[in-house]
Amino acid sequence: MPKARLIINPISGTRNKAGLDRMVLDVLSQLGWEVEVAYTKGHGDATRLALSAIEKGCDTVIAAGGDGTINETAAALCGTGVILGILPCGSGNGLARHLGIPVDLKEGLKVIIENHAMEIDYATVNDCKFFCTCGVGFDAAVSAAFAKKKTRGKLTYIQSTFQTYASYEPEHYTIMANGKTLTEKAFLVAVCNASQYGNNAYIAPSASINDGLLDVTIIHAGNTLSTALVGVDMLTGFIERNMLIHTFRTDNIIIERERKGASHVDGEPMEMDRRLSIRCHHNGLKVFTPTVVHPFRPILTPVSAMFNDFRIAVNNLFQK
Ligand SMILES: Nc1ncnc2c1ncn2[C@@H]1O[C@H](COP(=O)(O)OP(=O)(O)OP(=O)(O)O)[C@@H](O)[C@H]1O
Repeated sequence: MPKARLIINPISGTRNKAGLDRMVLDVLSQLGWEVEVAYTKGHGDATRLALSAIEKGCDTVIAAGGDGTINETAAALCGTGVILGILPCGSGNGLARHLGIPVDLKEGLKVIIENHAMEIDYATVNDCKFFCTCGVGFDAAVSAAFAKKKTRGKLTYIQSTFQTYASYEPEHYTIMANGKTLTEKAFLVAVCNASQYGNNAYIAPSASINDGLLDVTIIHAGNTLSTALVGVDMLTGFIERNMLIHTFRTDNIIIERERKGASHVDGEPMEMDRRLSIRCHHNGLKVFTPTVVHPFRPILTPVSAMFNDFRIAVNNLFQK
């Protein structure tokens, strides 16, 4: 009989989570699963709850939250063979979206029931694990601004992005990878295991999550208009063609900046050393994924994801 722990972050995203525990328990117990539910109370709790689930002999840990909750849960599961289930309840849900896990929770639960587990890569930045993206520069500044807000969700991300953009100054970085060294002033440097930050913002649309490689996207410093156009290309899936972009793949990279400071790890802001050492760990995590995932197509994939989000937002509005 499958034994699982469901970890719910009650403050993630904007979705009402009342009844989520009951819905999951009803469906999985009917199928013979033994499931217990735990709620996070603050930062780091999901890791502690996942570690104790492993000690109790769970073969699956289901995380209901955003990328921060998924990160904390998955960090405990790497290399254990215990399978991660994802119920996307966050503000961005970058990893779930990359994996094709529906943001609709009933549909997301169906993915877990299908019992199709896949091995995916994860990465470390100075010993801190990440599964989706990590970065320095503008994206780290947006994460820090978002974390200070009293509200969560997509609209708060948009507000944080515009507010940060108004006063942001690009910095100098030295980037070492694949035997080459680049030194430049950049708007941001993103190191991506998955294709998007979340909310269908495709920073590395061609990224594969199980190729043993990280996709690095450097956005050069440009003027106000050219940088704003990068944002448009990111949302439509054409970022790789943008003139301000330099991309490459590597399994390890060192980024040095002028001083220690802000970075983000799966969207969570973090103060880090001036030198970031980032490495990919091939197939280190098992996760339930859909059996069929449609390949990424510029415009088509972002537009259909946007309509889907709108449909779910309207449904959730009526459920509240
Ligand atoms: N009960 C709680 N109260 C306050 N913070 C919590 C609680 N439980 C967990 N947290 C913290 O909430 C933060 C945000 O969670 P999470 O990233 O899952 O949601 P989100 O930011 O809304 O979504 P996304 O990361 O997809 O944008 C995490 O840093 C987590 O440690």
